[in-house]
Amino acid sequence: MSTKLAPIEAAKRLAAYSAVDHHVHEQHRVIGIGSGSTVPYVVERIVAQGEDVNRNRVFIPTGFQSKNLIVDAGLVLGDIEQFPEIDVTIDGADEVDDHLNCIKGGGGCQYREKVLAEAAKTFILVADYRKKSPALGTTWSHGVPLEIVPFGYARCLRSITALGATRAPLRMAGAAKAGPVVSDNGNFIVDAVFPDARMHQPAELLRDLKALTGVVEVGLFCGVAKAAYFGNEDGSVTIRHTDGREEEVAAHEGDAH
Ligand SMILES: O=C(CO)[C@H](O)[C@H](O)COP(=O)(O)O
Repeated sequence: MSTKLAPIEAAKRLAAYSAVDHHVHEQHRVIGIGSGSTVPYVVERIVAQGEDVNRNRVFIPTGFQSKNLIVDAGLVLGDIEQFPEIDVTIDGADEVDDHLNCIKGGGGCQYREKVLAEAAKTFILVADYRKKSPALGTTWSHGVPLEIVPFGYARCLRSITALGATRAPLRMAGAAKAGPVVSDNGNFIVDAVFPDARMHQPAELLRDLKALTGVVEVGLFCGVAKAAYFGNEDGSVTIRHTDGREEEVAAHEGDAH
């Protein structure tokens, strides 16, 4: 029997379980594990597939958090340099639009997340219903997370503003540490807020941001995901496909809800 969770947690678990059931098959040997608070449920469901199947697999993390998840679950840890081709990567998202463009990087891991998304034959998003949106910038108002090189950051912030950002602050660490958040790659994170007109053309905005000196990666993922799984409050899961088609599946008896 599954543990009773708060509604949002239950929705995350539903999405994660359903995505694993649909996309992590026995023959898959190299699996990418994303970051955030939904991904632990992905790992939980993969572990439930059993030791026999998992001992023949290797798991590639998107950062410090997912590395620990893999190790703590007793799964085999691998490195993207050893396994530059991944069968399937499952990751969370901060907002997903009708075409499966998404904002990622709420946890500051967008560079490694994008590497693992692009390395995967199949890249799947998992989230609760709050992340589902018609257009980027609608439900996620914190801006586009960017990873930038510390050297010359003030110059880089000006360039971001010149592209139309209304705000582009460095993400600060808060009470736990004085100063900026530093990514797993030793870089700074910027949360750049753009007007709707720019957010509604995410591929164009991504291209313009990537062209700036100092920008390592942009938390806009366009045309990468194959499907997005959203856990709903009523215990169902909405699966959104690249062509905008949506289907609803009920949670299985005794599953995540
Ligand atoms: O992109 C990410 C981290 O960089 C996360 O996947 C994203 O923030 C979603 O996290 P959560 O599952 O906690 O909502």
